[in-house]
Amino acid sequence: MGPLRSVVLAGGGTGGHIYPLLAFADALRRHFPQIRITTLGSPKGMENQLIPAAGYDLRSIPAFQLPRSLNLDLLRTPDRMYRSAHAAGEIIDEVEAEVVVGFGGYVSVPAYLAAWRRELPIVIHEVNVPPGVANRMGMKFTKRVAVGFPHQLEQAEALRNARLVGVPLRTGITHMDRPALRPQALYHFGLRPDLPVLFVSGGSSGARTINLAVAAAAKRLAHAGIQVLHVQGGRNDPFEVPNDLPVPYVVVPYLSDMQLGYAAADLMLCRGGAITVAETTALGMPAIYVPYPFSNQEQRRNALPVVEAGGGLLVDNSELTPDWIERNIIPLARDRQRLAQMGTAAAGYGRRDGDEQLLRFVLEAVS
Ligand SMILES: CC(=O)N[C@H]1[C@@H](OP(=O)(O)OP(=O)(O)OC[C@H]2O[C@@H](n3ccc(=O)[nH]c3=O)[C@H](O)[C@@H]2O)O[C@H](CO)[C@@H](O)[C@@H]1O
Repeated sequence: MGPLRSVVLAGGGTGGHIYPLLAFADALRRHFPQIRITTLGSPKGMENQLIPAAGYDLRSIPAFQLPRSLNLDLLRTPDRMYRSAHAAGEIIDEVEAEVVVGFGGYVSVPAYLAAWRRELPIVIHEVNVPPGVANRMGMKFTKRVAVGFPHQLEQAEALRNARLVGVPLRTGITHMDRPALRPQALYHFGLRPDLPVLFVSGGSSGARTINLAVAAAAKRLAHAGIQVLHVQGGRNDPFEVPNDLPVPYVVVPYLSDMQLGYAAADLMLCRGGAITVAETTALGMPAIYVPYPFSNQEQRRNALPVVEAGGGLLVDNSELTPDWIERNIIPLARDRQRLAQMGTAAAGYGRRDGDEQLLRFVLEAVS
């Protein structure tokens, strides 16, 4: 077949749906420099900041609410869904899309519906177990489903026959030489080169429990000689950190250059969002995972295989206290040998070619 000329990518809500979409868009552009890439998003999601900043065309389609569980009546009845699908269809027609690739988030549903009506190939990329509601609806319209992780094939009936491609990750992360970037990253954040750095990030929206627990442990960490680089997260309230600490504790609201954070870090404390896990493992970053407790165990499932492989630790949200941090994180952050072993184990689980593998799958769909 000839080069791909026009593709619609749908996905939105939080970073977990948007960053893989952007990484995939970059892969499309690398292979097909003339390609037209159109992204579909919702009026209020984080895509409105992230996608234009990355230089891609974002079209907003009217919002509607998806129920938390799958309900096919939704596709038959409400006007709002049809309005959204109609808007998605007009965009698909206008750009003469050859394929629709969806990454989840409720905005994907009208895109799937409109593509199905036009008999266009649809490819779904799913990173969670259980799969998100939007993608489960999409699976009514296509069998071309790609997943990010091996455990998804075993743990979700709906994903049993999916293709394992990995997660498209930004090349700034997958091609990063961490040791080479480290001095620049430390300088950028005002961190010292002689002391370990704990990198704290609760995912794209931030995590209140993690933020408060680490901030409350600030003095103990500092007196143990551990520096902290703490990303508050896009949707979280500020928190207080004492300002007379003997070593740096740097708080940033959000990192658009996440690779700088990874480059500065010796150890990460994070949630278990799928893209975060894909990134820490691709980088061989030792991590302590604190899964978000209110989402069907999906984050625990993401982190467990890495932890079982020796690439990190798992702690319940309710157990993450300043005392736990003192007992577990302080000795670990100072133990270079153990960190190196954990990093090697994490890297053994990680993959860096999710963008290329998904592209191959999409090309099969359009051929
Ligand atoms: C609470 C919840 O339901 N979270 C879900 C959400 O997480 P969330 O949206 O937090 O997504 P992930 O943790 O999977 O990924 C976060 C992404 O944001 C990036 N980042 C984060 C902070 C920052 O300052 N800068 C930055 O670039 C990370 O590098 C990563 O690429 O989507 C994931 C993927 O569907 C799911 O697995 C998670 O369960």
